[in-house]
Amino acid sequence: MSDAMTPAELAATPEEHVRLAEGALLRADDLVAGYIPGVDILRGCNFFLRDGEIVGIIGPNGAGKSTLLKTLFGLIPVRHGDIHLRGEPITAAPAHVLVRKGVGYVPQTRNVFPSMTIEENLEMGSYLRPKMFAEQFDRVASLFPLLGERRRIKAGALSGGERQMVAMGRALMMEPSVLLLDEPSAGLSPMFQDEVFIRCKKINAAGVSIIMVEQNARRCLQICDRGYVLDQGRNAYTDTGAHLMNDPKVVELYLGTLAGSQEKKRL
Ligand SMILES: Nc1ncnc2c1ncn2[C@@H]1O[C@H](COP(=O)(O)OP(=O)(O)OP(=O)(O)O)[C@@H](O)[C@H]1O
Repeated sequence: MSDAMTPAELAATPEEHVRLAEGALLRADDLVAGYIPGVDILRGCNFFLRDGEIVGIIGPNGAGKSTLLKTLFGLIPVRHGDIHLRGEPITAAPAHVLVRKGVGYVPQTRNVFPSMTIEENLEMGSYLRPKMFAEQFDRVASLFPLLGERRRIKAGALSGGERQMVAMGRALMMEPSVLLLDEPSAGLSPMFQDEVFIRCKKINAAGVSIIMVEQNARRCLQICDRGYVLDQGRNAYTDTGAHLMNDPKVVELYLGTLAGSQEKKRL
């Protein structure tokens, strides 16, 4: 370990990860995964989420952020490394098993059934516990009142921001303890982006730990307890959201232009 390392670089080392990840709700150690044989996208990635946290994952395009979420949710086979949920190995567990164990996942695209009503979309989310539908629907509608008010509207008729609420609502129907969100603010107007981040805080306050991949890095770090910067399938930096936002290296390499262009768009 070099003395010149910043605290955020140091925390991203495998040694520090092992020390800090002790007792985590969800942890991934030295993950290697990819889509095409022989091509690794995650190349020794470390990650952990403590109970009650919101953790953001940021980094350049193609860094492997979405791939990390998909791997945590059992959609991509792990080539090397381990994943544990509450200390239990889940490295090879498929998505439907993870849903039963309390993990919810909201993909970035094609995350609603457009020809189904809001209510039917949410019903799909409770297919493992159909008898609980009414109770769970009311609970989710208390977080997203619009879903209750417009329950008979087809999802295809909704705006992008409203669809995102349906997708999140569906993932919440199984009362997950961990929610994986892939770029929840992508493609939304600034107003709806803010709405998404506020909703995430509310969901978290209701007891759900959240992992969020985001292009809107600065806004993400504002609401996160901790963040990871991924680069080329590896951890580059990790720290609290506030520290990462003010780390000169992180700002220069990952937030400068991205944040500038996001802020210009908002004006
Ligand atoms: N289904 C797939 N098949 C093959 N390669 C893929 C697939 N999905 C993603 N990749 C490749 O994996 C790499 C990482 O993609 P990933 O979507 O994880 O990046 P990301 O950090 O989420 O970036 P972005 O912010 O652009 O979504 C990219 O090179 C991408 O082309």
